[in-house]
Amino acid sequence: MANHHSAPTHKVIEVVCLVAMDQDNQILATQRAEDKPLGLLWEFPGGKIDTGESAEEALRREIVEELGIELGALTRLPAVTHVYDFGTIQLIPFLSKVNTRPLLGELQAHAAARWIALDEWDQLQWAPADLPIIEMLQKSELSK
Ligand SMILES: Nc1nc2c([nH]c(=O)n2[C@@H]2O[C@H](COP(=O)(O)OP(=O)(O)OP(=O)(O)O)[C@@H](O)[C@H]2O)c(=O)[nH]1
Repeated sequence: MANHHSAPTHKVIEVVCLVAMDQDNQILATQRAEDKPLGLLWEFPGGKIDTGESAEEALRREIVEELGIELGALTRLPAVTHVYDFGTIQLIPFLSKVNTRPLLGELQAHAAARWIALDEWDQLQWAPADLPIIEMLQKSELSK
């Protein structure tokens, strides 16, 4: 019998990302470097979980590497799974609410960074996996 729900044969890549939100509910968006997969699309900063790391450890490491900042308290949000032609990713967002925007170091992995209002998300071209996260944030009490 045909199984229309069979799992992808390739491994799911676990990726963590940061939703930094300031007091005005603006969020930090970063633009992927041109030479990377999904180059120049906007995303939440973060990256793949390394072997032996927890999701939160991975995110704290990535954010120091990419933006030069140490994160405070983090709230894990529901993950989204997205199938790209190069593989399937599980994207695990963490929320960091900040009273003042952190001063970013020199960007190590991105072409640009911007704070944007949630209702202005469509001014940027996002990595497709991020759209359900943005939708969730817009519906959520987090942004009220
Ligand atoms: N960091 C991050 N990656 C995302 C997001 N959305 C999304 O589809 N991805 C995808 O998740 C994968 C992990 O991305 P990455 O390139 O940032 O991971 P990394 O820093 O560990 O990469 P590396 O393998 O170049 O060292 C990429 O395929 C990327 O396109 C997002 O919001 N943040």
